[in-house]
Amino acid sequence: MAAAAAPAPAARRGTLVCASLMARSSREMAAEVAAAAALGADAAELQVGCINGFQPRRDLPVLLAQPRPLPVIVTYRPKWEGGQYEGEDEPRFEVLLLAMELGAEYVDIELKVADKFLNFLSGRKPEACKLIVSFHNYEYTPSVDELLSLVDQIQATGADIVKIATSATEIDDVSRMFQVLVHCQAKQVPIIGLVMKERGFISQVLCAKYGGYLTFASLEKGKESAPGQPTVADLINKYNIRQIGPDTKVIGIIGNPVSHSKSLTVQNQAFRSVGFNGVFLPFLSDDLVKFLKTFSSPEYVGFSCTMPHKETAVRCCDYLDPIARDIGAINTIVRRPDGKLAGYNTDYTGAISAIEDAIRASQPIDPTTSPLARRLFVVIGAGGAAKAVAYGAKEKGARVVIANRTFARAQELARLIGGTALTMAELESYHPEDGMILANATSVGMYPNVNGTPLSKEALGNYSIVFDAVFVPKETRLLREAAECGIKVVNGLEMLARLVVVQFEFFTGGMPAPQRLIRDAIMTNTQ
Ligand SMILES: O=C1C[C@@](O)(C(=O)O)C[C@@H](O)[C@@H]1O
Repeated sequence: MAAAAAPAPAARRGTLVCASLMARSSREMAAEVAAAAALGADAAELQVGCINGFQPRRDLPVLLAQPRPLPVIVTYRPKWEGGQYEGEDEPRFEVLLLAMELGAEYVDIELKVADKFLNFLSGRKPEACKLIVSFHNYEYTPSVDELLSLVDQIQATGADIVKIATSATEIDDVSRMFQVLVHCQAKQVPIIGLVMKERGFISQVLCAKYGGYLTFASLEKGKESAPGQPTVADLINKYNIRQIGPDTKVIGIIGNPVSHSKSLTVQNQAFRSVGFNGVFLPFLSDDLVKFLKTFSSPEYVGFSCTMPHKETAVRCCDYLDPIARDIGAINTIVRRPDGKLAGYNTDYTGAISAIEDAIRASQPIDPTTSPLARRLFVVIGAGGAAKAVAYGAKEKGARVVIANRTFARAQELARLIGGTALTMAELESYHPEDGMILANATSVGMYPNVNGTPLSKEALGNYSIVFDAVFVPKETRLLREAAECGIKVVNGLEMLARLVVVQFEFFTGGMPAPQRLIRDAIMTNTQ
């Protein structure tokens, strides 16, 4: 078979974004290559084993017809390495050889049979085609030593590009892959080093910082070829992967869950708008202490903490803002130039200023005193967010009342801040005076349990302002029912917009936040 004129592989411009395609027919897959190109991908991986009734001599010419929108990797994965192909090696090798002859820019072969494949080829590999020799571990990520030994074994086969894809059982596993990427970069070994599964997600983005040759992405949500894979659009538009390089600072939100966080879109957009060389990532972690120990290098400059870490985070910091210390919960950690960690609470400022602004907007008030001064301020909840809101209100001179499902926790928080405690049953008929403010600082009413509400509609009539820290959905049942009673409501997005502005300034070392952009993005983005 005559070799088709193969286009040169894409000129290297940082880590390549490769759409991994698993369409059921060659026509559909060819259309997906065009779609990936339109989204801005640099390459496409054709998983030909996914094509129903795959016939190499019929399907490969369709897939590899010139002109092609993108350089391609042809992968024909056997079942024993997580793929679809069940037959003998030889027919599979024939397919890969045909792909090379038809001008595929890359062909992928598994380490286990790489020597056998090269024997089979016996010099027939066209010069322009690069051989990726791959190793997959679908269960865990081995030690750094084991990974480096795999790199050596793969290199020894004569591979043009080393590929190692492992699996994360915890986010900390990814740091071992980063060490391997750094090692390979120093030795100028082209490597694709990725950690699959949700907890490995950051590897798919940060490989660009550590010099990975290529990262895989799906064409759209639901079409992932490996668990935890981002979409092409998210890598390029949300995480700004084209801007990520060795000097890029890493910031992110630590918690579980984190993928819902609006900060992911908003902070990255804000960073880009002011030219800050940083990326904001989801750090899905159940163990904050371990996470901070693992990702302790100076370029990891800041962290937003969310559930369940806001209280543990206090113990992880070398320095605490005095109000954050009183609250006993923080949501922001900044790594100082000396490496020490400083903790702050921007929930408190976000929530309180959102409520103050709403009161100020509806009635003329002396600007020198807080509109919360002397008001009766009822907080529902006794966790980290509740502590922040309660301390904030107290600091502004409000008389604070805490109500919580577990009454003992309400009493504890009330004692701490110098307020009073109520049971939830007492709260239903609590109306010592008019003009009270209600703040929900529990997760009741949060998606997906949107029918939940912390207080009955009948009891809401006792308040003049109702605030909900929940922001998914924007209008919780609590706020909807309060509005139906004609009460002024303040939603959690108002708090979020304010706290994200403050976090931005911490993370960027004091750059003025693009407030309008942050506000608009928070109010309009669904994610
Ligand atoms: O409550 C929030 C919102 C948040 O969890 C987010 O999703 O951006 C980030 C936290 O730091 C903050 O306290």
